[in-house]
Amino acid sequence: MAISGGDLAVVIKPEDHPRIETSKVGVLLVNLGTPDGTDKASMRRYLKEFLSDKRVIEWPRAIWLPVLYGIVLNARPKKSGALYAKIWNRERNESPLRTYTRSQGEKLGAALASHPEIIVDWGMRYGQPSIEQALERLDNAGCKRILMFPLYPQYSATTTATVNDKFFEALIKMRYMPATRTVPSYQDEAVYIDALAASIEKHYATLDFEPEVLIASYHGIPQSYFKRGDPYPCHCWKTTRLLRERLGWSEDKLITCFQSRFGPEEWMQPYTDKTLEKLARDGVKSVAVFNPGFVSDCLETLEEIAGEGAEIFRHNGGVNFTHVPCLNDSSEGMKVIEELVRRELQGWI
Ligand SMILES: C=CC1=C(C)c2cc3[nH]c(cc4nc(cc5[nH]c(cc1n2)c(C)c5CCC(=O)O)C(CCC(=O)O)=C4C)c(C)c3C=C
Ligand SMILES: [Fe+2]
Ligand SMILES: [Fe+2]
Repeated sequence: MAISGGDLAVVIKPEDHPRIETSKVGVLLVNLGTPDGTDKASMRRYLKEFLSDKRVIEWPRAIWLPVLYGIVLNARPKKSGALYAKIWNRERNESPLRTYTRSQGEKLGAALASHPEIIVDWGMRYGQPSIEQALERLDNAGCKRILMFPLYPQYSATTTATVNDKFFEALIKMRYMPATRTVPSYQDEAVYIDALAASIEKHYATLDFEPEVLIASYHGIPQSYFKRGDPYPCHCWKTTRLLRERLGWSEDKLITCFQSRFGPEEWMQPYTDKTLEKLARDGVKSVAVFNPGFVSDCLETLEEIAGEGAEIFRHNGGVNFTHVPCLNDSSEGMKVIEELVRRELQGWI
């Protein structure tokens, strides 16, 4: 092709720009993030990036930054590092969230192997591998179309939107930008509700007791975020309702709670820890907790629920506690990811 303009006459041969000629399609899975290690320096680096995000902490900077640098980043790295150490994947020297996200990427790649034009990669909103690094790999591989999947079933500005922000921020720096799509939240998709139901039924079949109550425990957000328009709690309530209908259970057998409070504000309620305490005190002896909002088991499910939650329940008189694992890279979980990806890729493959 010859381009001429004024004294400029350039000849571009296709082999000079191989990326122009490819029709590769990238699929990028993104989850929240992970520290590189449980040591204080790694934890501080991770928490600093995470808690500097204006989508996560909406307080005015003039108030928040002195608190972040003066208090949180001094006290929390050691405390959080000790919690991460309890759940760390020592074989791979990484957090479970990174292990599961990698596996989801590999399994999705295998499931889409009949489409050699698709390249699957994965990254994290905070920490490594970053979205920018993953995007660079896909770009180098010649992907001129990229589907980015924020791995959160329920939309929140604190999660889905900030992943989208980071993705588009990385695109800003590209001269030859790919076409892009993002996967929407899927709180009410049949494939997701079916997968949750199947994983509960599968887990219950392994128990030697019948839980009287199942708590669907979602990560919380401050009430003020909800009041200002974040639809996240509505998405959580809808997931629980659909699951209840799918299982044919009563309102008191499957309840919604919110966990992982942070800071002094009121968060969405009822709180999971307080509910476990109350159920035990009211005489409930057997309880199950699961985390439909977490695609992969992580600190918040393995340590806060399976560890601390079990302890709270037993300490207050409860007897049987079980944590239903997240969908992770199970066949049910991969079916959800694969179906949504295939649907969003329509017209591209
Ligand atoms: C104001 C603070 C926070 C908001 C809002 C928030 C929302 C939110 N988070 C998740 C999912 C995860 N959060 C995780 C860890 C985590 N979350 C916060 C704070 C807020 N989250 C902190 C400070 C931490 C770090 C851990 C700690 O120090 O206690 C994780 C686990 C990551 C892991 O590697 O295991 C997940 C996942 C959602 C879904 C959400 C709102 C919808
Ligand atoms: Fe969080
Ligand atoms: Fe927590």
